[in-house]
Amino acid sequence: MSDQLTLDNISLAYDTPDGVVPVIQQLSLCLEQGSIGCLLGASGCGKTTVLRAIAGFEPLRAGTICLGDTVLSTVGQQVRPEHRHVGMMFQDYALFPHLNVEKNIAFGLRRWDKPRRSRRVQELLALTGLEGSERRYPHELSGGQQQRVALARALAPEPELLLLDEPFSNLDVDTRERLAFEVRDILKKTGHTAVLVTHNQAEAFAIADRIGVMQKGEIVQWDTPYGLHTRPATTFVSDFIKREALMAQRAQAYLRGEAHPTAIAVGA
Ligand SMILES: Nc1ncnc2c1ncn2[C@@H]1O[C@H](COP(=O)(O)OP(=O)(O)OP(=O)(O)O)[C@@H](O)[C@H]1O
Repeated sequence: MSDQLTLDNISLAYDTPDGVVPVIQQLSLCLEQGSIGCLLGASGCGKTTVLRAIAGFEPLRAGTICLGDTVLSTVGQQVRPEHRHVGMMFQDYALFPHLNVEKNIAFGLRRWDKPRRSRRVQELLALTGLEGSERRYPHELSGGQQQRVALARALAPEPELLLLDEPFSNLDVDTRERLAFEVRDILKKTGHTAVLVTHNQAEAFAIADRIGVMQKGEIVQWDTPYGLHTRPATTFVSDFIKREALMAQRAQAYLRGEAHPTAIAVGA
């Protein structure tokens, strides 16, 4: 399969009153067409900055970002965000509160003729299990339903790449895991290539084909979920994976009434 998304030695930095602050140093990754990649790491390691660069909101200080054969970003040159064929989905849903479900989904299709637009909206309602909710408004929906509308809206214009920034973090734990699996199924059905960023390991493992574990602006290992578990490249990766598994076990033990609450904080 061909590589759809390629980040080749990209570096990113922010201009601040104290000078230029480097955030990402020479980061590379390749994602095959139809694959779901995930950047996983602690808060502040630079996940969102990479996602924003792919979307076209952050200029590169070095390197290149390509989608298929198209160069999206290189130093001093950028395809504008609206011309990238990239869809986005965020944790806060970002739905338009004054538009019903149908109109939210159709928002990016204003230039399509009406019959084509209606067909596409019906397809997406079916794909995301939202049939019957066309006339409802965002405030009448659960968090999980709102996130499905956000996914349908992001997929509606048939983007070549979908970017998901902590899309499930506003949901309760059960909904989050269920929706992560559902979103994976939907993306596999449509064949979309996608990049997710999260600090939540369960979410990353539920949805991704490839995971990049990040530490201080670098990907320390870019591998399958199985590879990360069985062949962690560094002690940082193995500790990171083990610590999250331990935390999940402790949280479940606590919920079953078997552990003291302070035990959950250990290893955080
Ligand atoms: N506009 C900005 N100006 C200056 N520094 C910034 C800006 N945006 C982010 N940073 C800094 O860049 C670093 C990486 O931030 P980024 O948001 O990419 O991390 P993250 O891994 O996505 O974190 P989180 O999971 O908390 O969202 C952080 O140290 C952050 O403080």
